Amino acid sequence: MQIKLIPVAAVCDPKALLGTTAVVFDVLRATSTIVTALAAGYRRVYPVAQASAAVALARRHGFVLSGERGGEKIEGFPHGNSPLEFAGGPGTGSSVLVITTSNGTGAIRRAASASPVLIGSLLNARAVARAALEQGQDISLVCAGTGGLFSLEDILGAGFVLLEILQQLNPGGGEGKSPEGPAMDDLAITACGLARLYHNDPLAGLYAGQHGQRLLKLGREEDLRWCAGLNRFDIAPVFTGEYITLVPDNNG
Ligand SMILES: O=C(O)[C@H](CS(=O)(=O)O)OP(=O)(O)O
Ligand SMILES: [Mg+2]
Repeated sequence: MQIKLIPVAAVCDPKALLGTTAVVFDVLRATSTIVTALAAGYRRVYPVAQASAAVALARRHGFVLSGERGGEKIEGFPHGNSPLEFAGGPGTGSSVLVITTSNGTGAIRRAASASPVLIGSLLNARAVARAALEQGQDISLVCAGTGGLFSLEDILGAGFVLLEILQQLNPGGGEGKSPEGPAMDDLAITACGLARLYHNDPLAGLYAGQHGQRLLKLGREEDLRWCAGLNRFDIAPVFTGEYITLVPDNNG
């Protein structure tokens, strides 16, 4: 098995993902928010790249609308991109969420040439590692990045999933000692090193990056604390090419 890490989804050639299982990371904050919403009871999440398309989709079906640009809620939208807005579940309203964000929602769509496409974060690192291994094929760790650039928190998320993969492949032994261990590219090896560095304090890892610092300045410390909750949820969401869900179906 080969594992490669794609550091910035926006410049990824979709052909590079063919025949692989993709795990997409936008730890701050899109994939953490999507994982939180599904764990809290939302049935589906539609990731939409353009804000106008998100508005149209939500209006047409009465879905819940959320969106962010530049770290702030989009004007006129009822919800932004904070996981804490969705941690309480859908309540009595629609259980379908439409979300558009600066980086993450486009990254998920860009990974659609892989099959399956899983949604990763620190919150579900163990579960998504297990689900990726179950596919029995090469794995692409697709990091959203921020504004077309490498973003530390996404590499950290990929690193935590990699540590789980190594542990699940070789539960009794040291990492990398299994003769059947995966072949990792240099970026994947680097991500493992970063995750080991912050293993006892994932929040410090989120504080370390530029985007984490930016969100702190925007008053989003509680979001960072939430997103640092390693293995809080035992779920592995799947992007069907249209929406993200825990249970793919054909029932509209
Ligand atoms: O909501 C976020 O944290 C970011 C916003 S930005 O990078 O500050 O523009 O969006 P995401 O798509 O979740 O990276
Ligand atoms: Mg991000």
